[in-house]
Amino acid sequence: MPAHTATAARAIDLIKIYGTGETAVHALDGVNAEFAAGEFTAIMGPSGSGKSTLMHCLAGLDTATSGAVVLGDTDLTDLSDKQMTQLRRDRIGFVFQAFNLVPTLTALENITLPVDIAGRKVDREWLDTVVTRLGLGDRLDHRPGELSGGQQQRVACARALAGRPDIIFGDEPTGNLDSRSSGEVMSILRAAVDEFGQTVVIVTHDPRAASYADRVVFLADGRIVDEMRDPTAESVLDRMKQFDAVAVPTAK
Ligand SMILES: Nc1ncnc2c1ncn2[C@@H]1O[C@H](COP(=O)(O)OP(=O)(O)OP(=O)(O)O)[C@@H](O)[C@H]1O
Repeated sequence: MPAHTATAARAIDLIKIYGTGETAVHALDGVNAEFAAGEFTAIMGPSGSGKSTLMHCLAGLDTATSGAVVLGDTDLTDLSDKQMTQLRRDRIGFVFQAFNLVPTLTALENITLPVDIAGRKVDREWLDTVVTRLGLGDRLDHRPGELSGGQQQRVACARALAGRPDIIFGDEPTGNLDSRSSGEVMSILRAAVDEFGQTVVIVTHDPRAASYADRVVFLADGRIVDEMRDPTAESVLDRMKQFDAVAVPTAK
């Protein structure tokens, strides 16, 4: 069995402040976190707790005010804009809430687009494996508008997997889906970890979605306040209720 000790991504003393002076918002207030390779992590927390900010910093879509993000052995702080673009293209896969597929391209063209843009050759065997595993074989000629939301998100998962990235980030990947399609998409991300050895980190509000992860990291007010291994929907929901209970007395 492969060792799960390698770290795919690391946040070190990460601080992100939006704005200045009186109106400054401390979106991340000193986050330290490690995401092990070959593991599936869900980031949860109340609205405004900094989940998206953390994910965007980890994925090189945003830069922190201070602290560092290290992907594998690469410190993102050291990279130029051009190197950052390359890193995102070559080493990171994304699955967004709004699918973000190109409407004029077929499912297959969408899936291979990042690899095509990178000027790399599509690994047909790997592509067949992914497409078959995701049940998209008979949908490859369809445009996104001809697919259901769940099918579109499966195409987005295939696109994220096609380039065999070091890490896949999902920002509310089930946020626009009904519970059945959510289950399908989460099963796919789970399989990406179990069968393909992928590393997956998602942000989610949904305890059922989080229950597919190996680990849940809880954020509140820009800090990591708790984490849970082998979560169930019930245990995650319980933990979230505790946060709400703590938050209520301080709310004005
Ligand atoms: N571009 C921005 N400019 C100013 N403040 C911002 C900006 N982006 C986020 N914030 C603030 O930073 C804090 C954290 O936001 P973030 O979107 O990371 O939270 P979140 O946990 O993902 O929230 P949600 O669950 O509602 O998506 C919030 O107070 C938010 O208002």
